[in-house]
Amino acid sequence: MKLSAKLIDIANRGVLLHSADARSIRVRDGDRVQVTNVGAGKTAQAHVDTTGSLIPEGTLGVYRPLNAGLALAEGDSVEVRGADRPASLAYIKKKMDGERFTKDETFSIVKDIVDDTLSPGEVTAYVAASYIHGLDMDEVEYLTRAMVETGDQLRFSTRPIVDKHSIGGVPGNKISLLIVPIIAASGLKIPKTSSRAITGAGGTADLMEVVAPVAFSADEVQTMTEKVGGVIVWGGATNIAPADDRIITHEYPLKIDARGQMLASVMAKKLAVGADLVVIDIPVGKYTKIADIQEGRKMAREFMELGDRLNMRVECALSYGESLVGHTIGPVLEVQEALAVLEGKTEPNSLIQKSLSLAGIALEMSGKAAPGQGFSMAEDLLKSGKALDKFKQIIEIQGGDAGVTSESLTAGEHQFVVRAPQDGYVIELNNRSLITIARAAGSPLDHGAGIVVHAKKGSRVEKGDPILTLYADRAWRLQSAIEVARTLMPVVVEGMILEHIPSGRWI
Ligand SMILES: O=P(O)(O)OC[C@H]1O[C@H](OP(=O)(O)O)[C@H](O)[C@@H]1O
Ligand SMILES: O=c1cc[nH]c(=O)[nH]1
Repeated sequence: MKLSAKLIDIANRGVLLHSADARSIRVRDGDRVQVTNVGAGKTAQAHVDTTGSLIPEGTLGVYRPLNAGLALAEGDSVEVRGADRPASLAYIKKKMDGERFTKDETFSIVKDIVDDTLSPGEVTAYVAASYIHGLDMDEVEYLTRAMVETGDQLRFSTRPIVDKHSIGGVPGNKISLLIVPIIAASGLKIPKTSSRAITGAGGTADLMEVVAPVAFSADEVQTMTEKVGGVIVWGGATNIAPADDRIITHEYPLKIDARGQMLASVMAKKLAVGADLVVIDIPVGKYTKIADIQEGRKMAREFMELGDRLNMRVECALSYGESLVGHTIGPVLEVQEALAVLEGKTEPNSLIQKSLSLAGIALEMSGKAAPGQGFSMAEDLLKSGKALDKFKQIIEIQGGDAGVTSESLTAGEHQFVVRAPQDGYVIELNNRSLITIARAAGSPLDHGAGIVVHAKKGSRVEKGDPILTLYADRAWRLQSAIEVARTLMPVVVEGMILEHIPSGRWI
């Protein structure tokens, strides 16, 4: 059917059809159509929304992202017809039934994700099926390679390229803000791409965005790394392993991180930037992604096996994940804490030790530091101020204000202090609940939202001492966070009665 194009400035992949036209070509809401720009001969697939009134019969509403490929002008003639279901849907169904993906099937799904041929619901089905039935190592390798091949890749002329990645899951894990400048200050190259929050309340990309833009093309990432030795950018903006961020977008609301996808997500980003040497941080703890050391070792073996298959040398560090790293959760609060350490502050110990240990492993792997000397070399780079200088260079080259200091950043103006209800020791501090509260407060999108944890697990507190301060940029967000905190009770002080159920009350 020939229709005339009406351009609609909405960032939704798809088209809008009048219901009468939809009936004529036998499509319903959510079906696919093939759209051809008759004049330019360009074709694309799109999902259909129908309307009885928003556009007249005889017109096709074309949303902005679809038109990037079709290059239509207002009123241009378009040919529209019902399109077949992509083959990827049958492969996703196979995984739902517990079967394995082949290499070609994986590539087809990843390509359809990148091309937006799959609808958000279909990508969620893919993520959920992989989460429930898992991926074996061959499937993980196919996925990793497909993610890399459907995006841009960096090619540096000098080696080695070093990289670091955390599987996340522990709140407050701002270590990349220290590790990247330390590694770059040693003279090595570290083109660090990060995700935004996946299961947490602030991923490294969300944090870095507080001090500098994080959206760059692959070419820009390469040029900036060549100039200053390192960057901290958002993988989702780069077209480096572009499927990764689209998959993560569907994991975020469910707070899941499907194991096989996690391995592929991390290693695709490393392979695509041309990393030779990779350090992986695997936080282990009751409320993290990895509950115990055995599981952590298994995960480390999987990363190392995948590294072998992809020709990258991988070393893993199982890190303490029972408690948050440092004392802060949420973009501004975390950047403040990391910057303060770069500026010379000598605590929090958990943040400094963890960052220096991981940086030390990378320095030893590269041969910059002699075996056993990595930690102290990293410490020298931090204490001498060279890491701070490097961080400022990274901020500047990414277009941020290099004059930023820990003092110049301000967290959310709305605050609420949670105090100890009695004397005692903090015997429970639930990571997952802290993340839920920080998200309720608006983190990571509201940069000023988050939590400062004054008393970590094991601390002695007296009645009335502050245990947590909740921060929010908006008053209603603070109220939500307070309500969530009341329900979840993320902190338990020894001897606290969690709830009194009086006699006669039905439970
Ligand atoms: O939200 P959760 O699941 O905790 O973790 C996600 C974070 O972990 C990784 O950190 P990095 O890039 O190694 O610093 C990811 O890139 C992301 O920033
Ligand atoms: O980058 C990351 C980190 C953790 N999990 C993922 O899926 N990707």
